Amino acid sequence: MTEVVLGKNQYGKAQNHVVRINRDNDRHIIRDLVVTSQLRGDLTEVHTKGDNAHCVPTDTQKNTVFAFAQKYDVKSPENLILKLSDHFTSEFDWISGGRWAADEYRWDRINDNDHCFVQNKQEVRTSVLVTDGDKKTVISGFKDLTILKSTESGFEGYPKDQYTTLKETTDRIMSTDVATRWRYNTTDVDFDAVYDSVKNIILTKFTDHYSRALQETLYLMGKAVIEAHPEIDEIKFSCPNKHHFVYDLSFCDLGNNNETHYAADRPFGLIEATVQRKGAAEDEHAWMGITGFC
Ligand SMILES: O=c1[nH]c(=O)c2[nH]c(=O)[nH]c2[nH]1
Repeated sequence: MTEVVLGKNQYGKAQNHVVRINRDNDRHIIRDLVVTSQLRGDLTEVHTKGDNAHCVPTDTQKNTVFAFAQKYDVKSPENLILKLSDHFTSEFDWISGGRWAADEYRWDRINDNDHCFVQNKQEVRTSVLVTDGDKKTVISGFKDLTILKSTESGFEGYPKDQYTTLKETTDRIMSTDVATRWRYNTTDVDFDAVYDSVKNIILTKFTDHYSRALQETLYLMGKAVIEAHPEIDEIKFSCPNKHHFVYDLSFCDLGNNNETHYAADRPFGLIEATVQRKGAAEDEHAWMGITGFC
């Protein structure tokens, strides 16, 4: 007789798109979030017996997301998901934890107008909270921050074999779409302020050195973040190396001194790395559910 048991599980409503306008003053504030709520706990009989007594509907989870955005405002994505976690784990005894994620789409004011905005395509802010009993782990980050340096980047000294055609260079374009996530070791954080600081450190680091490889630049970015922020133990990056090839224009007798490039969309290098505070505890459980490297 084959025995079967239920393994790890979680469930909820994905991608609730909440646009919250704070109208406390004439100068409105917009926060635009896509929030996923998933519950974990004693849910065995929901799966194995068709007994829904413990099955807080995904519809209720959706309503709670919108209700909390209204009730508590959106101080930061992390504050909202921390509130959701506290609510579900205290309201329902059999819910011992869960996973909540909020991606934030950013808006800029049009001409400093009080209530008209243009979507800022710079980056999408991400946040994930994993609750396990009393332990709460917040992982924040962003994706799709496209940056480029038109010099101060090279690639040399790599091994060569019969398949190597790449020429060494000390002057090339380096460009990437930064995706990064960092793990906090506390929830006692001014999340908006740290977010702005981490983004600023990453951007500033990108500008301040000659890059010998994208790997070196990612490591320097991560190191600077960990050094500046004791509340962060770990940061991960997943960054495409978006190749820009100097276009050979000799066919029409034109020179090209690293000026005109062909920007290839694929294939691209994919450089991924974690930078950690030495000696800090790892937390594999918190990273579970994040698709891809980060
Ligand atoms: O910054 C780089 N890292 C690499 O690993 C690599 N490989 C490659 O072909 N070009 C580059 N550039």
